Amino acid sequence: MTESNNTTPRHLNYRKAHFVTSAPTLKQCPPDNALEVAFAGRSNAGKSSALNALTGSSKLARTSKTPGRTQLINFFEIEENRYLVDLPGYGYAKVPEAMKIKWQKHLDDYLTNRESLAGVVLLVDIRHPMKEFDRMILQWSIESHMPLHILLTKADKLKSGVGKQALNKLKNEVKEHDQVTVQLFSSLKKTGVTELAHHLDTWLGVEDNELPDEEPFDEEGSVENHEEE
Ligand SMILES: Nc1nc2c(ncn2[C@@H]2O[C@H](COP(=O)(O)OP(=O)(O)OP(=O)(O)O)[C@@H](O)[C@H]2O)c(=O)[nH]1
Ligand SMILES: [Mg+2]
Repeated sequence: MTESNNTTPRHLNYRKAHFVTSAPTLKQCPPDNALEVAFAGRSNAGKSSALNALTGSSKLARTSKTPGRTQLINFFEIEENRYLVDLPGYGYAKVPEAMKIKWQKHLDDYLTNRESLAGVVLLVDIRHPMKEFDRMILQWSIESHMPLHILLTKADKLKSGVGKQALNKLKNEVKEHDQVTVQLFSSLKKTGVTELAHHLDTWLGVEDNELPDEEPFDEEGSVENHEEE
């Protein structure tokens, strides 16, 4: 048994995560009085795969070889008032410009205004670290003091020494910012899953009295079904 107190977060059972809803905009997200961690990153960075690796389910979040698969904000409930959120990928070249601008707006809206957001996991392909949008998220985290945990994903694609070099380089770059952390990750090899779970526990495994106050919820906002393949 784990005890929860202010210094030791309890462990959440990420295997219990199940899909709850998909929201196209912030207004249609579930009530804003819980704690949630959002997975952000460029299209194809491996967000959905990482959620599946964490939860031990190959089907929880839809993954695809076609970038741009996740176009809605998908909510997965781990337990009451604790959520994981799969955000739409950004930067997919083949998406029409107007749609990109629309997604970006919804994403900005969610990141800026969501009270329930306890932290962001930023997924970056280890072979193409820190492109423009990744840097925007990093900068936003620094300015807003939002905790950010960066996963260098697809670490299996590089030799271990090269992967560690990439890790150390990024760690060095963010070392002055206490709320920014970095780790290696591979959904394929399940590398870094436990480290990620422990990190999420520090954000989500806190007392219920740290939940945000309930915000008025737009009951009109209809919620779409989990997007289909
Ligand atoms: N080798 C390897 N491939 C991976 C890994 N993680 C994801 N992939 C592959 O990368 C592709 C994209 O993965 P997704 O998890 O769908 O990526 P995403 O970030 O959710 O993409 P969008 O929903 O388009 O934003 C898929 O073909 C995955 O199989 C990994 O750790 N190692
Ligand atoms: Mg996805």
